[in-house]
This record gives sequence, C-alpha cells and structure tokens, in this order.
Amino acid sequence: MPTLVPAPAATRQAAVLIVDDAPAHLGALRSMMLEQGYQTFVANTGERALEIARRALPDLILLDIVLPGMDGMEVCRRLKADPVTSNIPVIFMSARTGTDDIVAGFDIGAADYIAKPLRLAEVCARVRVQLQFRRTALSQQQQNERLRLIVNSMDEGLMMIEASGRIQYANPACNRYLGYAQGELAGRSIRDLLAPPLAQEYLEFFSQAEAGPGAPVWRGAREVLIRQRDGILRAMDLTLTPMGTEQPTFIALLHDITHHKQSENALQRAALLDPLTKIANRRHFDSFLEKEWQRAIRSSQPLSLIVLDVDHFKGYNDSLGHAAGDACLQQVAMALQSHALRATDLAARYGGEEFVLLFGETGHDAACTIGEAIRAHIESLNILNPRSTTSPWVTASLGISTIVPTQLDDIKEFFVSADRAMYAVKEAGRNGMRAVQTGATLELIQAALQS
Ligand SMILES: Nc1nc2c(ncn2[C@@H]2O[C@H](COP(=O)(O)OP(=O)(O)OP(=O)(O)O)[C@@H](O)[C@H]2O)c(=O)[nH]1
Repeated sequence: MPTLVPAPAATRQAAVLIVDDAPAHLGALRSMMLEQGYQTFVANTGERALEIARRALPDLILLDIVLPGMDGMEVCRRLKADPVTSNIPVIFMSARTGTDDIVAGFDIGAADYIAKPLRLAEVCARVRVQLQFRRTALSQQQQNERLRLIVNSMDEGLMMIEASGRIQYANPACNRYLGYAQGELAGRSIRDLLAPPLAQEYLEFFSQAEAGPGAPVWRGAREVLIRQRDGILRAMDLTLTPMGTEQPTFIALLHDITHHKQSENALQRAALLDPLTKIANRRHFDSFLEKEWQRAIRSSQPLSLIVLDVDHFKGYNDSLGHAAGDACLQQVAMALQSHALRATDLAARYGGEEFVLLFGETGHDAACTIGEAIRAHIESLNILNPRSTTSPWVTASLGISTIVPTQLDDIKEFFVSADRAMYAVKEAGRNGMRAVQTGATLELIQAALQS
C-alpha cells in the first residue's frame, strides 16, 4: 500500500505545535509564530501535545522539557515511536543546558535544542531552518514514492546491474516475467539469466564502461533469450543504459515480446501454408525440395517425387459447384498428408487441383508402393464425381520420378520427368500411376550396358 506523504509545507501554510506549561511563554511564542505566517497549535501538557500531534500532524513541534506529568523527553520518545508522528521534527526548549541533557535530547530524536531563556529571533531562525529541512525531505519523499509507484507498476521488467554482473534490484514485473519471488533475483548474476557467450559479451561491455569516460555506450533494444527460474528460455527485448553513477551501474529494461513472437511465428507458418487445404504451399515445397536435393547429393540417397493431378475436376466443379470443389480438394489434401509423415517427406498443393509429394531417402520400389497407396486412398474416399468418364468417384493420376542426384543433375529436369509421367497416365485413361527413374548416373549406367 502506498505510504501517504503530506504535501510539502511550501504548498500550504506550515503548522507549528507549541508545547509549554508557562502561559507567558506559550503566548509569546504563539504570537511570534503567527507573525511569521505559521498556523499554530498550543498544548500545556505532554498528553495534550501527543493528542494534537496525532490529529493535526503539525510540520514542527516546539517542545518544553519540563512539563507537569509526562515530561518533554517522554513526549518526544512517544512521537518518534509512532509511525504517524515519527517524521515531525521536534525542537526542545529547556533551561537544562548541560551537555548530557542536550545529547540525551538529540539521542531520542530531537532535531534541535534551544536554551532557555528563549531569544525569540533565534527560535524563529531555528524553526525556519527545520521547516526548510522538512520541506526538502518531504518533496524528496514524494519523489521517491512517485518513482517507487512507477517502477512497481510498470509493465516492463527493470533491473539494476553492477559492473560485475551482480543484480542489485529487480522490479515486480521482472520477477513476474522470470518466475522469481520478490527479492530473489537480487544478488544473483546475469550469468544466471543469459547464455554464457551473451553473458560474457555483456560483462566485457560492463568492464569497458567501468574503465571510465570514453568507453563505448551501449544503448538500444536487443532481442535476447532470458532463462526463467524454471529453466525455460523466453525471448525478450533487452535495453541497457548506464546510470551515470560513480560506481558503474546499468539499468536493464526487459520488454516482453512473447505476443510479438507468437504472431511473427504464426505469420511465418501462414506464409508456408496453402490457405485452402492447410498443407504446404508451392513456395514451401520448392525450398524443401532444394534442401532435400542437396542433402541427397551429399548422402547419395534416392529421392522420389510424386506429381498428382485430380481427374476430371473441371467436371466436378461444373456439376457440384466451386464450394464442393474446394471441399473435395481439402479431403484430397488430408489424404495426401497422411502419407507424408516422416521429417524428410512433404505433401504440398502446387496449384489448382495439382499436388506434389516429396520422399527423401526413398527408392523406386518404395515410391511405387506409396504411389499406389495414395491412388487407392483417394478413390476410397468415395467422393462422387458425376461427370467423370473414368470412375463414379473422384480419382487422381500420379507421375512418380526417382533419382539419386549428383552435381550433374538438374532439379527442374527431375520435376519435369515426374510431370511427364503424370501426363502419360492422363493419356492412358487416368486413375493410375506411372513411375520413372532418372538422373545422370542412371544414364551413364544405361549407356555402359548398351555399349
Ligand atoms: N473448386 C476449386 N476448383 C479449382 C481450384 N483450383 C483449380 N480449380 C479447378 O480445377 C479445374 C481443373 O480443370 P482442368 O485443368 O481442365 O483439368 P480436369 O478437369 O481435372 O481434367 P484432367 O486433369 O484432364 O483430368 C478447373 O475447372 C479449375 O477451375 C480451387 O481452388 N477450387
């Protein structure tokens, strides 16, 4: 709960409580304080003084030591022990001017000690000085309170880090993001939060900054992975600013970018997906093929490609409508996806009613088995195609090409060979598959066999 800080006296009339059991003193002091423009309260006993102090919260108390009943020392002790009144400066007024008396007065918390008989001008000056101190202290307290509120309620994580990498302070948002309890991060090192190379990089920067002026200044946000208390890494923007204090200390601001990251990842994923069928799109397939092609060259492993085209799809659309056509393509896509489950397989919609599938480390025979399974799967979906002259159901024609690629081979040729095989199936009546093997190595072997 925020502490209530009274407004500095400068913004309102300062109030002075005068405590003395001698009516003449009380009267003289009161007149003088009023002349100075202060609001006044008076009390002639200790008990009454405590009561007024708690209720009126004066800015200063002029307190006689010798009082009937509770003496001024006890009043001061009680004022200082009460959090409500502990900050009110107390000036003792006493005829006891021995060093022990004065020291005892300061020891229990008095701000000043004035010898009696009083010289009113001196009292006036001392009151003025104490009120000035209080004004400064209150405005500082207010500023601290404001700062504390900002730091505690801000949504960004804030840490103060020493040049050694020791965390001096972490605000509630920082603890919340990283899963620490309040005060648990203080005393730890940034090595606990950052991966070793990154932590080292920051520590080197800190030690350069410690070397003095002229050292590089590192400002601006940088995306880093911060280790949470449970060990999970969290992507955050980190901004470091030197505090300009004598002991080099840095303010680290941590900005949560989880949502930003999630939408960035979602966008990246969306850029690789076909919007209708939600399987890979052509762009994704092309880059996947390129990578698998290079990998197959390095490992001398076979690569198989299936080009698949839905038969008589124009007729399907014309008879049942475009929406039904879309639903049909979605069903076909799902069926294809279920045959491309390994990390080295990919099923994609290449455009319109044409699909492609790539199978890494898959030779001719295995590709033929998969191709036939796919063809049969599509037919077994039993999607009626009234305009098909091939079958009552939606069917597909598949061209398969298998290659063990080398640097002499051309990826485009590989694709064309599968495409040509698919068209051959169309010409042969559709709902079937044709598989070919291609590649420079194969041609060399065939040539050698012929000669
Ligand atoms: N519903 C729907 N239809 C599409 C989509 N993309 C392409 N088509 C249709 O697919 C049909 C393809 O027709 P064609 O290329 O003539 O081939 P086909 O009728 O399947 O004949 P064959 O391939 O020779 O068996 C066209 O009518 C296109 O409009 C799509 O996203 N949704």
